[in-house]
Amino acid sequence: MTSSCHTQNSSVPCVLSIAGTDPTGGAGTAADLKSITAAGGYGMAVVTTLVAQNTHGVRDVHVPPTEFLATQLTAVSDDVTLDAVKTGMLGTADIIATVAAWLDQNPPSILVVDPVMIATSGDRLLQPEAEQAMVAFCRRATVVTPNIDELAVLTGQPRATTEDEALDQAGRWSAETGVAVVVKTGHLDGKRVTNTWVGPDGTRIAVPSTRVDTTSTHGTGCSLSSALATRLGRGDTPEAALTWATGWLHEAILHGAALQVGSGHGPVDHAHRSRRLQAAGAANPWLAHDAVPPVLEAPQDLDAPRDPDAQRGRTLTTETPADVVQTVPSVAPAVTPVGPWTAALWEAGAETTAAIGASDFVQALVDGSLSEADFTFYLAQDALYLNRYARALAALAARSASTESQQFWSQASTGAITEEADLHRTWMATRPESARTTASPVTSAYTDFLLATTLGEDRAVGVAAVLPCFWLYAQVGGGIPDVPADHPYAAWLDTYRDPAFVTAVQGALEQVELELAGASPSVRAAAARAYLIACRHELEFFEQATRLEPEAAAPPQRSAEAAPARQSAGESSGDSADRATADLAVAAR
Ligand SMILES: Nc1ncnc2c1ncn2[C@@H]1O[C@H](COP(=O)(O)OP(=O)(O)O)[C@@H](O)[C@H]1O
Ligand SMILES: Cc1ncc(COP(=O)(O)OP(=O)(O)O)c(N)n1
Repeated sequence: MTSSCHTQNSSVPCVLSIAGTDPTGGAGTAADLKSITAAGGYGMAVVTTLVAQNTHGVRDVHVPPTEFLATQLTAVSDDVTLDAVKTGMLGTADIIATVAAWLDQNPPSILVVDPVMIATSGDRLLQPEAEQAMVAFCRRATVVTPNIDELAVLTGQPRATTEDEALDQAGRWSAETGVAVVVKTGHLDGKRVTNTWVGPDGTRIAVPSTRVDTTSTHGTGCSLSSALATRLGRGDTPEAALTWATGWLHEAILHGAALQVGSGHGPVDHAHRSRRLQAAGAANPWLAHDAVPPVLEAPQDLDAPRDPDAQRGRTLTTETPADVVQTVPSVAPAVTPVGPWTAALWEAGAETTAAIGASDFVQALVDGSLSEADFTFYLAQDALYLNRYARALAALAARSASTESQQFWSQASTGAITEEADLHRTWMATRPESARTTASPVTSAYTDFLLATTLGEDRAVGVAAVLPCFWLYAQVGGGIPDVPADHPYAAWLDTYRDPAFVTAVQGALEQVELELAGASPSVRAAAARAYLIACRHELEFFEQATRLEPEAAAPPQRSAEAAPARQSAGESSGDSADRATADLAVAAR
């Protein structure tokens, strides 16, 4: 009698990894458990082989008796209902036969097979005489995740040298076996790495990502297949599951080197996403109460050395991931300050400005690898933001002390609404669902802050609060030397590099310089605080698309009775896997 390993209706799928070990934690069961956890599952592991390895390669492999493997497997299945199973290193024909026999008795609704054969280090992880047993084993899967070399063995074809060749090989094999294939181009050259779900009916779902120039790729295949199994086990469609797994792994690879684990091919940072989200959810105030002195008599007071606590208060909160804080160099302004007060503001906000430039979102926007879905979300929020920003600028126009200031803020307000209309006319018009979006918590917090400040605080405070939107966008736009014509977001980037926009930024800087020069010392301090808070709102605004969770999938369907019912008398596990594949193929369409 099996029972669920979690509460009823929980959307936490129970996922079993059947794989070898890596004592340095980058590959095998260790990587699988970290990936399953990161993907939102409850991870379990049955060990096939004990591998003495590190980031330089494999030293030795110990294979425990297969009787013990069988005992481990039944210990799990006698007690726990599984939502997905992932297999990794199986090592020998005997192990493959033992796992296959267990699967016959306990067919899972999702079986992801990573046909591990040879590690990137060149070490063999599957005995040569077991290759054909692995090829046959793959036919049981819902989906297999071979690298380019493993795909060649699987299909009996020469190693593919292009993505198209690999897709053709996978397509033919999938049509013949009824098993889906994820074609991974990590082992090919090219600026992009694409994972493509190839279904038996010819379905192709391509999920591209930018190739990261790093040696921290140990265990990427294990991690991708475990995350995929978890998202499928959770009820995601193949497209949603592969998109999530690819995006999450990309972030993990990007930040793997910062872990500094080992001196060879290091592991990926499986937990980077969860640490980033944890930092984003921290309730710490963004500024310490003494980050800005209570009065600013002169511009240098803003930059004067303060006690260490106050200095800490100006960092991006102590919970910000260490590698974000440590790798931000101070940046030269793309639009130079127009006087001592704006120069002091730039210095005071330098850390946040640098963090914006270094953020994964802005980097992906600038290099063009940002997914269309994330850009569309960002743009829809930007349109909502601009509508309210225009009102804040109009409030400043209404409160202006001179005709020149009134003209400047009125024109800026009109410009913001025109920009919003342009966004709707172009990108969003072809994506009607984005026009139905409402303001996110981040967008609302920012615009509420701007409206409250421009309407309710001293005018100088309001003027300082609206400055980052001008200045920091010019910074992002001006940070790119050239935008190639085929860049997917060229139109957006060009807007913020446009000389007319740079002139508007200079106008805003002049207004801030004027207001701060004429304000009282305590109002100047409040203005500096407002500027720094608005800089932080800008960072949050950019980053918010990287915190989007796809819509929750249906909780996995399972019950104590469900497991045996999956294999009725006489039904082969192959049939069961075919049905699961067919279900997935339907979901993919
Ligand atoms: N340098 C890289 N940059 C970005 N993504 C990568 C990189 N290397 C691997 N990946 C990701 O890891 C996945 C698995 O890597 P790959 O090297 O193709 O397989 P394996 O680890 O099984 O040999 C790829 O499909 C891709 O999503
Ligand atoms: C125990 C164990 N299983 C699998 C691998 C290979 O890992 P993989 O994810 O295919 O990535 P590389 O390390 O080969 O890049 C392993 N090393 N150990």
